Order: sequence, then structure tokens, then C-alpha cells
Amino acid sequence: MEGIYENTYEDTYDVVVVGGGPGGEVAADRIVRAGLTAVVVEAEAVGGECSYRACVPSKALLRPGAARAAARSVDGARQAVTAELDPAQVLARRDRFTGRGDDTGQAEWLNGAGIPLVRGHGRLAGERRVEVTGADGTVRALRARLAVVLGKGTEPALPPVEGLDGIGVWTNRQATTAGSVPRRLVVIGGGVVACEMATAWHSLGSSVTLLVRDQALLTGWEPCAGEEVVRGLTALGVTVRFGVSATRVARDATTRTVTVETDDGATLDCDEVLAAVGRRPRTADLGLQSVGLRAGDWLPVDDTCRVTGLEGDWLYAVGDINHRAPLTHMAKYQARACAAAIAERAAGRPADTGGRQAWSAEADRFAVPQAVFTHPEVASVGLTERAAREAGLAVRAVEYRIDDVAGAALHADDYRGHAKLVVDESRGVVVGCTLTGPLATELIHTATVAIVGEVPLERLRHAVPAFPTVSEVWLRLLEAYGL
Ligand SMILES: Cc1cc2nc3c(=O)[nH]c(=O)nc-3n(C[C@H](O)[C@H](O)[C@H](O)COP(=O)(O)OP(=O)(O)OC[C@H]3O[C@@H](n4cnc5c(N)ncnc54)[C@H](O)[C@@H]3O)c2cc1C
Ligand SMILES: NC(=O)c1ccc[n+]([C@@H]2O[C@H](COP(=O)([O-])OP(=O)(O)OC[C@H]3O[C@@H](n4cnc5c(N)ncnc54)[C@H](O)[C@@H]3O)[C@@H](O)[C@H]2O)c1
Repeated sequence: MEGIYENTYEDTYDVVVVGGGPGGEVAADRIVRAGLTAVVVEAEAVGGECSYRACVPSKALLRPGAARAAARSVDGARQAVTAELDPAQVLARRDRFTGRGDDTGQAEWLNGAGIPLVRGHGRLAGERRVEVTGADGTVRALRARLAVVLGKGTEPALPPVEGLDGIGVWTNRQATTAGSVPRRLVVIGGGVVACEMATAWHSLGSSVTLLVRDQALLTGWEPCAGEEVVRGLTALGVTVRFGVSATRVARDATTRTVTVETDDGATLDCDEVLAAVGRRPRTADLGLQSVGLRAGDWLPVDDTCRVTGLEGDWLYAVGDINHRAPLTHMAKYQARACAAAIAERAAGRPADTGGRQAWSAEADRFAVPQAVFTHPEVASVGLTERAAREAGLAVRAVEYRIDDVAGAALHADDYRGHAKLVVDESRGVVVGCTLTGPLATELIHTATVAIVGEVPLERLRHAVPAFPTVSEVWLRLLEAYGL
């Protein structure tokens, strides 16, 4: 490809980052901190899906309901919290977090970090080259001396339901940005988005029905997680229907009501339908063919986030697009590793992996924490018992009802929670943990430290949790293990 741009003005940087979401932003920041130069190309808003249409607005929608439930779970406080949530205030608070998509603050942050921002759609145009098409159609050429980092995220997948494109179906975008509360909401899916958004919109007054194709929520988690969430949703008044798929939807032009037909012959009416059935790569229009890669695929990477199947050390992919661990904190973790690898290789060293180096995002494979802000909260890290057995580990699982911990009873009158540890018996270390119940999302980091640190259970007996905290569940789990 050398020579193509000989007569064209090109901006050259050490690293060109395509996509200014959590992964891209952190990669650029770390590159610059390593003494190299970087530019960020962003098609919509710096901060990515996470800041405006995913993590941040969804948690902002969930927090008021959780705060009210927490107060109502303590006698004495319960009597002081009698009113319903104020949807207008909740939506206004959410908008304060997202700025309604205005990325001025994040763009200023990039500027302050010494990272130029090029607005437009980035595409690979051969090795180490990116073309950016601006909103006015002008094309700008960027050249990377060292590497191109792709952090361009994903888009929502849609289920094969007839009529879906004619009703203004909600995806995560509408579900996190809507300016009014639908009276009746049907949610297709049984994963994290479905569970969190059902919880949030129910708390704001929607009548919510979940259509779950599988026989459980949160499949892929320990069964206790999905069981506790379905129990919680049902107790709130959300209808959860298992083994049911929507087949056809249509919106009445006059009443605006949507009729949903399901494969068990039933119909139900609603005001909005949220499709929450996972994500798909958006790599069709990324110029992958220009470097010999197939368009439309996920981008597999090694532990340094270097794209596999390509000659040379120049193309990296961080965040959702590499399909390793589709979470914001893991996108940022990968970005830190990726930037360290690029800097290491720029210094002429190979950045080999395998020993917990700064340039290895190896925790993607054994210690991915996830916090789900349903009612009750659920959180997990590492392997499920099933996954550990399938990986051939000599596994022993230990379980404990968190309700029986003194700190939990003091925390909430109706505390209900479950803890499960998965122990690799051959090494005597924790390889997985799942928690449900109040504070689960905060507690999970203790398990992450134990897993990543490979702390022997024998040694954990000396890590004494304070009385009376919910953390005393660790003591009980060790006792249940026999220590
Ligand atoms: C409803 C919902 C809630 C979630 N909640 C959480 C949560 O609580 N915690 C959590 O950890 N994760 C959560 N996630 C997942 C999280 O949003 C993603 O893992 C995270 O956003 C991935 O970051 P990323 O940088 O890979 O991509 P993104 O955040 O998607 O950012 C990609 C950026 O690249 C830009 N871009 C795309 N193509 C181009 C191009 N060709 N040229 C230039 N720019 C381009 C996009 O405009 C975007 O700004 C949630 C997801 C959803 C859907
Ligand atoms: N709190 C958090 O950390 C958080 C919150 C929301 C989203 N996320 C991230 O966002 C990603 C996307 O979340 P998601 O809930 O969309 O995906 P998911 O993969 O978690 O769940 C998808 C669900 O849709 C179902 N499904 C798939 N195809 C279907 C079809 N054709 N018809 C009906 N059901 C179908 C699956 O069985 C599953 O229940 C997750 O992987 C997660 O990492 C994280």
C-alpha cells in the first residue's frame, strides 16, 4: 500500500484509535502517557455507548428504585418512604449524567490529555492507514507510525420477529434515553439488559412483561443468579414468561398500541417493545477487507489485544468488538494492556505474555467481574461450577445463605442473598464466585482479588471480615469449606 497517499496530505501519529468509547479513550490516554502520540476518531460522541446509552443511563434509571427499596427494607425508615418514585425527577437526574448525549466534557478531557479528536466515520485503508469521512462528506487521511487500535464497539442484535422494523422497536438506545414512561412494556430477552431494564421501567410505573426464549434468566451464570432475579422481578409485579418467543408485532396507526403475537398462540398489547437479545459486531463498514480481513466478523485478538490472523504488529482491537468480555471495565483493562504492549514493542521488546505482565489482558480468561443492578443485585467473577468442571478442574463448590450473616440482618430486615464459591481443589484457590442480594455488586471485588491473587483458602482464614458487615459471609464460606 506504500505510495497510495504520496500526493495526499496525511496526518501521522504513533497510534490511530478508531472509536472513542471506554476502550478507545483509555487506550489513547495510556499511549500518550507512555510518551507516544495518539489521535482518536469518533463517529458519534466521545464516551461511547457506555456513557450515553448503556451503563451510565441504565444505572441512573435503576438507582432511585434501589434507594427506595433499601429504605423500605429497614423498619423505621420504611414508614418514612411511602410515595412512588417521581419519574420526571428520575429522568432529569439521568439526563444530568448523560448530558443528553452532549460529549463536550469528554472531548475537553481528550484535549486536556493532549489527544486530538477527529470527528467522523473511520475506516481502515490499508496497513497503518485510516480514512475518516466527516459529516460533510470530506475524507481525511490518517497514518499510524506504529499501530491502529479499533475500539468501535457493537450494535444491538434484533430477534427474527415479523414486523419489528415497523413499530419503532426499542433497543438499548431508546430504553436508556426515553423521555417518558411507557404504560406497558414488553421485553424480549432474558439477559442482563432485559433484567435491568425490566427492573428500571417497572420502578417508574410501567407494567412490564418479559418474553424469555429460554427456561431461565441469565443463562451462563450460576443458576442461583437467574433464580433470585426471577423471584425478585415476580415479587415486584413483573410478568416473566419462559419458553416463549415473539413471532409477530404490529402497531395500530390510530391507538399506537403494539400487538405482540407469541409462538404459544397468545397475543398481548403494549406501548413499546424492547429487544434485548445481545450484541453483534459492526465491522461491515470498517475497511477490514483492505488489510485482508473479513468484514462483518468479531475481531479475535491475543492477550495483548493484537488482532490475530494478520501479519505484523500493527492492528489491535479493544472492548466489545473483540468479543472477549463485553463490559466497560474490561474494555478499559484491555486498553491499558494494549497500550502497554504497543509501547513495549515500540521499544523493540516483544511483549510476550504469560506472566501477569502489564501488557497482558489475561484476566479476560479467568477473572471477569460483572455487577447486575437488579432487585436483588447479582454479581459474579471467574468460572461457574459448570464451566470449571468443563475446563477439567477438580472443583468443589461451597454455598451459604447470606441472610444468616449478622451484618446482613442488620443491613435489611428482609435481607435475602446467596453466596457460592467455586474452589479449585488441586490448588486450594477460589476460581469463581457468585453473590446475590443487597451489596452483592460491591462485595464481588473481594472475590476478584482472591481469584487474581490466587490466594490459598488456608491463607484467607487470616483475612478477617469486620463485624457486623455482610462481608462476614467470607468467614461462613470458609467454615462451610471446613476451615
Ligand atoms: C443497556 C446496557 C447497559 C450496560 N451496562 C453496563 C454496566 O453497567 N457495566 C458494564 O461494565 N458494561 C455495561 N454494558 C456494556 C458496555 O456498554 C460495553 O461493554 C462498553 O460500552 C464497551 O465499550 P467499547 O469502548 O468497546 O465500545 P462502545 O462504548 O460501544 O464505544 C464505541 C465507540 O466507537 C464509535 N465508533 C464506532 N464505529 C466507528 C467508526 N467506524 N469510526 C469512528 N468511531 C466509531 C462509536 O460511536 C462509539 O462511541 C452495558 C451495555 C448495555 C447495552
Ligand atoms: N450490569 C452490566 O454489567 C450490564 C448491563 C447490561 C448489559 N451488559 C452487557 O451488555 C451485553 C448485552 O446484553 P444483553 O442482555 O443484550 O445480552 P445477553 O447476551 O446478556 O442476553 C441476551 C438474551 O437474549 C436471548 N436471546 C438471544 N437471541 C434471542 C432471540 N432470537 N429471541 C429471543 N431471545 C433471544 C438470550 O437467550 C439471552 O437471554 C452483555 O453481554 C453484557 O456484557 C452489562
